[in-house]
Amino acid sequence: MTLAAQTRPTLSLVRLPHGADIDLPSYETAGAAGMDLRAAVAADETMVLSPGRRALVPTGFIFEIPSGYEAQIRPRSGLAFKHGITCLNTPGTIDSDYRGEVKVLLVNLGDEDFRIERGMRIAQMVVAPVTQVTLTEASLAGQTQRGTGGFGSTGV
Ligand SMILES: O=c1ccn([C@H]2C[C@H](O)[C@@H](COP(=O)(O)OP(=O)(O)OP(=O)(O)O)O2)c(=O)[nH]1
Ligand SMILES: [Mg+2]
Repeated sequence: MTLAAQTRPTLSLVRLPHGADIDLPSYETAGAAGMDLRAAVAADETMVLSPGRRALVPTGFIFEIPSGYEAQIRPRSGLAFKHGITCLNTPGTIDSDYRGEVKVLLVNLGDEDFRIERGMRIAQMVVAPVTQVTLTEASLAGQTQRGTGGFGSTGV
């Protein structure tokens, strides 16, 4: 079901000169969680990512994330499955007070060169609510059944 337009927060964005003819980020289906982001690399300067290499790929946009929200930059599963292309810092965090261009840190974990062409959908951006907390220091942590067990303590 499509989220009614009036229930959606508004996300304002600024298009940078090198993003001039880049399509706006888009939800590709009615229920998509993320908007696909496109590569704003120069048309005559195709970026080639060799196996094991990483690159910061421009999107051509500054997003003004509303206060109380963040944006997460996540890989596209198709690129990961077919080519081994993923986001090195996934999920990338876009802070609500960031006013620079959103960039995507791609890494090639595949075994072939990958060409990043202008307008290619390279990652997706999920806008999500954020909770900031106030810290309070205590001398003991409250008791629980789990206690200090972790990292497989409950078995397989
Ligand atoms: O994939 C990403 C991750 C981050 N950023 C931008 C937006 C974010 O608000 C800022 C800082 O990101 P982060 O806090 O993850 O990086 P840092 O290494 O802690 O840098 P800083 O000291 O600037 O916070 O960089 C991107 O454009 N793409
Ligand atoms: Mg930081």
